Amino acid sequence: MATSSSVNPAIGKALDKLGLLRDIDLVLHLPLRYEDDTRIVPIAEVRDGQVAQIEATVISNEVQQRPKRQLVVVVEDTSGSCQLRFLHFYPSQQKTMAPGKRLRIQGEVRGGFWGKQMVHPQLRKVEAPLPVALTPVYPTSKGLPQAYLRRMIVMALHRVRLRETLPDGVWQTIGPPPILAQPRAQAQPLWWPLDRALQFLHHPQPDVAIQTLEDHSHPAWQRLKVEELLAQQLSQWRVRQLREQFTAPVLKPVRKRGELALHEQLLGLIAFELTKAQRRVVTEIADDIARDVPMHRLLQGDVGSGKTVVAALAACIAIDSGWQCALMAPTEILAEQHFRKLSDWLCPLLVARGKQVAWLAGTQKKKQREHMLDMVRSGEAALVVGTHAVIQEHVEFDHLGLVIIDEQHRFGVEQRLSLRDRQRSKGANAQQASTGAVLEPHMLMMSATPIPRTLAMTYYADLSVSTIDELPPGRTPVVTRLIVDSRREELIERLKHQVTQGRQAYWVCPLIEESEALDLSNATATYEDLQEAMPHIPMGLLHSRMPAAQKQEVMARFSSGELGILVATTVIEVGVDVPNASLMVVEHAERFGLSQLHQLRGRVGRGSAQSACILLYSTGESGHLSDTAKDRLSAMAQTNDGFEIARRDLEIRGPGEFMGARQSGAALLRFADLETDQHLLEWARELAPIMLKDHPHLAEEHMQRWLGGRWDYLKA
Ligand SMILES: Nc1ncnc2c1ncn2[C@@H]1O[C@H](COP(=O)(O)OP(=O)(O)OP(=O)(O)O)[C@@H](O)[C@H]1O
Repeated sequence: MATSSSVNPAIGKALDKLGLLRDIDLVLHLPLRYEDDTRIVPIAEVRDGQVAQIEATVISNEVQQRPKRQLVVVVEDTSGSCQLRFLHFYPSQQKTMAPGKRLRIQGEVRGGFWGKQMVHPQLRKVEAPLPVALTPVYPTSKGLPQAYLRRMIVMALHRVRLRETLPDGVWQTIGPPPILAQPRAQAQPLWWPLDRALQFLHHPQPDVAIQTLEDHSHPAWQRLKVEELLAQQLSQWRVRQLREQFTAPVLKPVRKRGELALHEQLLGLIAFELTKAQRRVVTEIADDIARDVPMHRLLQGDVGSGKTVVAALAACIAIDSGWQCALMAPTEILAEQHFRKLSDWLCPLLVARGKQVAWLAGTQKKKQREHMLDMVRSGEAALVVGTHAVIQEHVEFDHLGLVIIDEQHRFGVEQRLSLRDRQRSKGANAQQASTGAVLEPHMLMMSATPIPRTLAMTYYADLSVSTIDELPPGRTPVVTRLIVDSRREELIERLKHQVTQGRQAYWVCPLIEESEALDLSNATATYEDLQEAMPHIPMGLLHSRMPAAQKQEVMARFSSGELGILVATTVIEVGVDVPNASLMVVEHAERFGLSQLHQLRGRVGRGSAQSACILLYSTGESGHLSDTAKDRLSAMAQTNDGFEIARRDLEIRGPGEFMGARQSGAALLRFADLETDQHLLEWARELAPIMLKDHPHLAEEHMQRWLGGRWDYLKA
């Protein structure tokens, strides 16, 4: 039933906004809390702040003018009296509440100077039978009155047919849901049939421990959470299955006799040995792309763990198999850095095979861009590195086999999807012509923001994950210090000393222009101040509004060691790699997010020198830090481990914010909580693929029930 079509426009709008389009949506719209109208409470027993229902007789009824025109009614039962106040009222209400009338009254009771009082209580007929269940209070929206919504839900509950979608006998296969392993807190069955659980949650019996409903620990709630998590896992697995129906090019180098494969040549060229973790993830990727099923893999590794060389090796395998590879980064600085590094490594090897590395960025000169585009089109460019420019409409690949996206979470779900769809058709071109098959390129996404396991399971269930959980040898952990801004001068003196000894430092500021409202230091002013304080130290300034060429020049001078200090905004946050830089000062550290601070800190400690990160914080006018700022800064001081940081970040911010608005799928879980319901999530994760394989109709029905119109979100 399209509920919103038969109701007035304001209500229809509110229903749309709440996503209540079908009967089942209404049935799955569960109460926030409950009111107990099942009993009458004597006035004397009502506590301050309690929402209670009383039955009393009107003693007096008068319109007072002070402090504002209002109707004041005094009622009384055998235990005490209570005053009712109405700031807006109709003359008819005065009649309803004429002295001597007996009323049933419900509202929040406050104890004031004049004794007990209710403002705008609800009035009911005394003859009406008392409800037998608690009264639900639903989340609602402007234009949709609570009472109306309640009625709609009651009707929907009547109409809807709630068939169980969990396959019979499933417990024999994967074991019972972990709800059953919990201690039995009450004399209730632990596993509830779905329809009973829903009926109960809308209209629970008054003898229930209300706390277990409000904290969602009641078995009926647990049942609902299992259902929700299962729907989410099913949809993720389905996306994976759909993807696996596409065919991808088999990327497996054919080694000629006596010749090393390209990736082997690269390994011989780089100055270091791969870590065990790097070797493992390279194998995982190589195994994946050697299949004709499109890879969809997330490569995660802490800052500085050495993801770039892994990407380069994957690119080598693709190129060696006769396919092009594209690598995209979210900022020009990062893309440029990848371009330089990959060109250094690969150009000498590629030139011998008549191939090139191409560069594509928005700020490129037209002539250079045309030249690059030609190389990409003709296939001469075996590797294409760049920013978003790589996915522009006019970029035509000859035979794209592998797409690598760095810092994929910065691109956002929609962009990532459109990118893949576009690549899907692009990658198809060449091969389609010869074989008739639609080929989709393999995708490797890299991230230096490790995703905690629960989140990865929930939001990336359709991704395979490779983790570099080891740093290259010889790194000394970065020492982190928190220093209050009033000790700035002292810090500058120490910095001056260190830089004179040959060390290099970053000084990071939050904004580039003076903002009166926020009173943040700006990079330009800080640059000038620091220059004044340390006139003999060569210094550079880097911010996002500088022309690209200038940015590149400053970065190059810092990389070569010519500049001692680089004052920058967060443009250096991801991926910047200058191993000699060993000092990092973050100004107004209290304003940065935890992951961002960890990323910034990751810019140092990339060489063998002992590195330090100074988090300079300011307590502002209040003289103290907010609790969350305190939590973030102390987490930074306590650990260098990116996974632990990610876990704390999740704890401080909650999953929605952690993933950011860009990960719109985050809004999908309404009832389950990733922290407390991890055991249920794991069960659902195990069940989902079995259900899709053995009970596809039930799986479909289950997803329809839960996701309905929101299915679009999941086409990740
Ligand atoms: N196995 C290794 N042994 C020694 N040094 C390595 C090794 N792997 C990578 N490196 C070096 O470590 C530094 C960091 O590597 P890389 O830039 O690839 O890290 P990353 O994982 O991309 O980090 P970030 O996310 O911070 O950019 C580079 O200078 C790289 O050359």
